[in-house]
Amino acid sequence: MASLGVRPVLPPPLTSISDPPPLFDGTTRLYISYSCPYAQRVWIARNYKGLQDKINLVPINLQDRPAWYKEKVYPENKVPSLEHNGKVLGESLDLIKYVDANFEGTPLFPSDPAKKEFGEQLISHVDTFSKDLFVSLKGDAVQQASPAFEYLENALGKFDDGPFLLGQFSLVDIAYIPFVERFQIVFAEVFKHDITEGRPKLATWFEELNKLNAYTETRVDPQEIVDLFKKRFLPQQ
Ligand SMILES: N[C@@H](CCC(=O)N[C@@H](CS)C(=O)NCC(=O)O)C(=O)O
Repeated sequence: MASLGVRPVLPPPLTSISDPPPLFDGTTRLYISYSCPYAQRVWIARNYKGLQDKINLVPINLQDRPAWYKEKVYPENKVPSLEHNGKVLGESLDLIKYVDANFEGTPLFPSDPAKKEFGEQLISHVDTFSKDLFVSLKGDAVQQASPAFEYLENALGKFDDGPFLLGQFSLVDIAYIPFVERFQIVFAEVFKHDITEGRPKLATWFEELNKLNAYTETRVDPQEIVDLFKKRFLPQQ
């Protein structure tokens, strides 16, 4: 299995017996779970923009959630959420755009109109894309997931000025990678199928993403992903 990126020392997840941080004291906090693909998106955006000192990570143990999280932080009781300027915002796709628009650092969305338009199109498709992948697990997974990976391979061919979905690394790669990463691992380990086979652009996309610390620092232990998928989505395996 692929090795994990070098991780900075990460804080331990807060549980039902943990006190809350000093909420609404002006600190910006990103509430995540280390294994959540939605939270991973915002975590990658925060890292890539170099906001490690501006946005504190607050990991939550979702299996043993502190009651104050729902009561005082985010009534939806999900991760990710972002505490910023006296408010708490949620929804990962909104949050990656919010972090890009409201914090310093390298812009994560191109200004070129053609790229912007294609980027919005890809972002509006990502929920369908990930749902199709999860649904494929109920049938002949390799065959049923193939159109989703072909979609990505074709999208990667749209701009040839870089290996990412809009040429340069952007919010769009961030929206897709947590899900593609998980299915790449599960397909390799469970179905002995390499999703990059016959998909050279997808292979290069992974290679290039794996050179970015902002992303590799957020990767989950592959074995944890396989175990979770087997338990939750593949009980027959
Ligand atoms: N649409 C949300 C989904 C967030 C989500 O479902 N997070 C999961 C963890 S991966 C969660 O917090 N689940 C807790 C629950 O549903 O009780 C987003 O994009 O942020």
